[in-house]
Amino acid sequence: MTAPVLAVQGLRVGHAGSAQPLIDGLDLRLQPGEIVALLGASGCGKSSLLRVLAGLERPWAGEIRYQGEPLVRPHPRAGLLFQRPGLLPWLHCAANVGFGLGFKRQPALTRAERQVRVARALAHVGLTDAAHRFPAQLSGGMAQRVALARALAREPLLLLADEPFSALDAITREEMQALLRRLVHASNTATLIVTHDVDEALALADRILLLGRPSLTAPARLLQAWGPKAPALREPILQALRAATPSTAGLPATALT
Ligand SMILES: Nc1ncnc2c1ncn2[C@@H]1O[C@H](COP(=O)(O)OP(=O)(O)OP(=O)(O)O)[C@@H](O)[C@H]1O
Repeated sequence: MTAPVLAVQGLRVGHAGSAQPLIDGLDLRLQPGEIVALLGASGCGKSSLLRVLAGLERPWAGEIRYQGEPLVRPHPRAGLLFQRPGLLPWLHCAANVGFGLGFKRQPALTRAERQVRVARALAHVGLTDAAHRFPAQLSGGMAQRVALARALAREPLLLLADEPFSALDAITREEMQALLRRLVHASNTATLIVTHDVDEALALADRILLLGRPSLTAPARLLQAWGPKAPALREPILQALRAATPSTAGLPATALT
């Protein structure tokens, strides 16, 4: 078996000012080219976990290693993808994709190498012809493809995606799922994708993990894992997700109508 791209052990994640961690005792390994979907009830700490794995925030305890090396700051070869594309409106698509490639701590690239990376990434997402369009001239799906190109232009070892397609219409979402799966498998990029959507997890992932709290007062941990994916898993996964979702019985009636 190859060495994991990401190895997480005994991870504890929480926010300043909280007495209790959100997540505790998390162990996780991602192999090159593997797509892992992380499902979990709203508020159980999925986005907080992703920020910690990206090196944007420090864990309370535990160890995160990228290719065996401890993570101490945002890793230059970690790509990030969020629900909102986060493009800079004053830069055209090519400049958005290339943004940051020349920053300190990025692998040293000449200007020509950066241009090749940008052109290749735009071609991979089918946006060569839109290279000089500005974000305001793009549809939501195109903007998210630019964000994907920006992440892939870094040739990431690990792609961390937080509900990247949840704001897109159903057809565009399906196209983006297929595109992401094709590109990360072709580039052997390990991918961790946070999603609420069991169908998305089934469409995309090689392995599906359920994060949740074992009881209402306990921090979240990995409750269950499935893999390899199969359509027959939909019902068992939905049941496990429902069981890990705190009851809505306490919500005011208006919120339920
Ligand atoms: N910067 C922060 N400081 C303090 N608390 C935070 C911060 N960010 C998130 N939280 C809290 O941490 C908890 C988990 O939030 P997080 O967004 O990680 O959960 P999630 O599982 O991704 O939720 P959702 O699926 O609804 O997006 C929430 O109660 C949230 O209010």
